[in-house]
Amino acid sequence: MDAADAAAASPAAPHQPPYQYTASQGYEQTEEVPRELLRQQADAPLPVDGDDDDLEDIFDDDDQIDDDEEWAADGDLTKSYNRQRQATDAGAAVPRSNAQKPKANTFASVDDQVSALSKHAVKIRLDSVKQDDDRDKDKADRATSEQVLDQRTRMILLQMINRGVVSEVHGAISTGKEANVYGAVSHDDETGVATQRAIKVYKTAILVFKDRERYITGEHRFKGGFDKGNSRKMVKLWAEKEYRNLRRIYNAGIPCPEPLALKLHVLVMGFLGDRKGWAYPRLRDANLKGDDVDQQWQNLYVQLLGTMRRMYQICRLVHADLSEYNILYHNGKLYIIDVSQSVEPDHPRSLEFLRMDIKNVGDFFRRKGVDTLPDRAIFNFITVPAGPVEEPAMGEAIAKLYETRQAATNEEEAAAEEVDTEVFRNQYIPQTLEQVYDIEKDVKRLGLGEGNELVYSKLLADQVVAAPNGGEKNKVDEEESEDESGEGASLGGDDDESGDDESRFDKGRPRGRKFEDKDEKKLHKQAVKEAKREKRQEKIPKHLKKKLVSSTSRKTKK
Ligand SMILES: Nc1ncnc2c1ncn2[C@@H]1O[C@H](COP(=O)(O)OP(=O)(O)OP(=O)(O)O)[C@@H](O)[C@H]1O
Ligand SMILES: [Mg+2]
Repeated sequence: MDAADAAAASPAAPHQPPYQYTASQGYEQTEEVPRELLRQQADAPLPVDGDDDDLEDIFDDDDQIDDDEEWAADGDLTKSYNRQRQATDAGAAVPRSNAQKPKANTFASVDDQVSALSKHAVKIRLDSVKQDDDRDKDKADRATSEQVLDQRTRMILLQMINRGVVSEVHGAISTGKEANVYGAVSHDDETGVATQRAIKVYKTAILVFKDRERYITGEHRFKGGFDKGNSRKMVKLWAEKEYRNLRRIYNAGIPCPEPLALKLHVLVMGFLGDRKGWAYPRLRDANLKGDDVDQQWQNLYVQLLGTMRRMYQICRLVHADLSEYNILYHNGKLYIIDVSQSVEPDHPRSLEFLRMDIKNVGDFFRRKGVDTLPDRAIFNFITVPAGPVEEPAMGEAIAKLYETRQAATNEEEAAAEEVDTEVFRNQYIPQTLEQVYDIEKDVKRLGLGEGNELVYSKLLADQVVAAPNGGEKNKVDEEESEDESGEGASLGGDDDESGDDESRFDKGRPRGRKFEDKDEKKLHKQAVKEAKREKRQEKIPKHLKKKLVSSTSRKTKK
């Protein structure tokens, strides 16, 4: 063994990448592929049955949200297309025109594609973990053992590399119950400039997702519901939801990762961190510096309230898992992440989730010594349509809230405020107009001019009774629904199953006080019931629908 060999064999030897990156030419292998990776490549050929190693849907582009957007990682479709062409020329891809995909050919072509992609295997380098040790020691330790990729995920990543969405995949930034987030780098072909990316890979283990149902039930974008028995399909929906929600939030100008590409349960997004690949800290771990730290915390609090209002009013979203863990901090700015569970205001439990978000945020900032506003005041601030949705006006509106707030001058009043917050937190929030009407005493209170006492008073006054902006939806919302209808179907695919939606905020009809008269209310209720019954009769029974769908499905089952 000569000196060079000995040096290379040493565990302390500097790590040399086994390939070289040349601008405009991509990678060239300069070294033998490590044995570990070779083994993974050898594992690549497909097992026959539809277990977790079934790769067919990975090479099936038909079910993507939006082909163009999905792969236009750098906004450069030509590059991606050329790369794809190269792969195709090498005999890798199935001819796209062959919609029927005869069975035998499908297997052969998947095999071909797998082996064509395996040339990129060296660009998945999970050993290069970027984790801050003092941030979460436990997590860092787990990272190495838990970041192992399953075969399907590996294939998706290789495919993404092949298409130029990213150039290299690195180790996990975070490993969690539901998802791992990996660092990645994208090299610009022309300039050679490297841009950091983040890749969120959802785990397909079924148990983890058991409590996710509450976010989906009642979400019109998941009308088709989700199939609890099919975890793969579920995580795909989940990733898709995060992608769409991110897109809304990003388009509204709220700091968050830019959604870049999506394939099944793998989501590529902009990296929130420095150019070397160190992610920004979570708000929980933010280490504010300077002699005005208290003021900085106060400003962050106000900033976050504004963000929540913007999310609600412009993106039509309630985060639903907002806390110091799902916000990243950098340079005085808060970045919203982890939005797969976010719901629209018409979700039956959206206001409950919003109330929970408000509580979490308040609890955290109070621990930081911030003088926070009462939950009820924030709830109203976020949900009232009237008022500014832009800074600095939103900040000013919050300053007003502080000014007008009944200063708790003595202990008694402070205690009363606390009680009020407690009452608010436990108060029943009606989510549908029918629920509002069913509560006779609420109607009475309204009649007595005590409407302000109702937790949903602002919603009642501004959103339900008089539909905002004459019933029109706001801009981003419209864009979103356009793009959603442009994609053919809502998530879950069952577009026409709108019967159950009737009871939620119906923005089109004048409602509310108009029906305060008891008889009129009764008549109206009957009419609604009747209409629903009729609709139910027209509905194709679920089992028939399923049959219909599967018989017309393009996908050839094995
Ligand atoms: N775009 C990004 N840029 C940089 N870091 C990110 C990005 N997205 C996520 N992270 C890091 O990964 C961590 C986990 O991300 P996220 O909160 O989205 O996953 P999660 O759904 O909470 O996963 P789990 O619940 O399984 O822990 C974040 O706390 C953050 O540190
Ligand atoms: Mg999280």
